[in-house]
Amino acid sequence: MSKKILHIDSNHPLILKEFSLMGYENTENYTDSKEEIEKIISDYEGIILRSRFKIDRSFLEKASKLKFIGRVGAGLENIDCDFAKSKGVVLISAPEGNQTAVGEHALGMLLTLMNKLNLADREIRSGIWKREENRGHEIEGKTVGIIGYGNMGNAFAKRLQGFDCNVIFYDIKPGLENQYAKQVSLEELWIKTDILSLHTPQTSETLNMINFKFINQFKKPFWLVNTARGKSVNTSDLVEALQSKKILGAALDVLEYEKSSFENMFADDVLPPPMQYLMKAENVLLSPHIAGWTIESKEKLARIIVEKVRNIFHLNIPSTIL
Ligand SMILES: O=C(O)[C@H](O)COP(=O)(O)O
Repeated sequence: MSKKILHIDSNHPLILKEFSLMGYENTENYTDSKEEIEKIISDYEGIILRSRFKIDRSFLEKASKLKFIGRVGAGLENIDCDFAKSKGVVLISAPEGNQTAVGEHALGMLLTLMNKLNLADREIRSGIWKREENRGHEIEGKTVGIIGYGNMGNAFAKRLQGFDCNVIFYDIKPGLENQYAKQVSLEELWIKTDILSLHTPQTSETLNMINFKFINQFKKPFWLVNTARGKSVNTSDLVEALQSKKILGAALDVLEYEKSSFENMFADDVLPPPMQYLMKAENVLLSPHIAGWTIESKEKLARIIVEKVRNIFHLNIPSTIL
């Protein structure tokens, strides 16, 4: 009898092809109804998903045959990982699959922000030709401070080689220093940073991390890049720091309030005031949570999930990473 996998999000087609070559029976169900998925999950050994649904305790209690969860992406905040592990369910994610995309996107946003390219482009299209006002800043000679030095932080630091800047990072885990960046204390990061880039997962420690108190620890005004998680930044405090020029500009791929929170996020009466400010501010660059979403990463993510399932369940090679 073939093993059954339930796919609840659409991914690169190779994922279906490769799993069926391994002898799995694939079911695709991309419904918006979590209840519908909960009703059928007890039939499946594997579930393949992204971040749409919360895989919480009550969901996992219904998943009586579940052996693995394949998260086609990096973040695991939608999954009750501790409970899954206690049930013997193997968690498989693929941060290696979108680290290049995130590293390149963070760098692209930083260069765009520091050189005011988004603003200059908008101006030219409306017939405005400003040169002096659109003088940019260089990365050369600046100190880039990274918080979170996993796959994404590393990918960003690697891409900064060649810019002749100083790259430092803070991470709660010791011993992560490598050829791309120097590990420092938070205090040293606060003193030296000119450009702050966040690469932390969403956890209770990183929730609301960039708030008024934290921002005021920095000794110099700085640019902020966030391609990690929106809820790590307190939007009201960010707005205040932008207004007081403590933060020189912000490039945000992720927002505290993302589209999923609103019927129509472009209507002013729906958005909270700090978000309305960000939407209009000239020194703010926004993208819709696409840092990890390239054509290439879509394929890499799918391939990595398949490889990990093959290693763990078919070749008995223990997985070193989730
Ligand atoms: O965690 C990730 O990999 C990214 O945030 C993208 O996740 P998504 O594809 O589930 O939106």
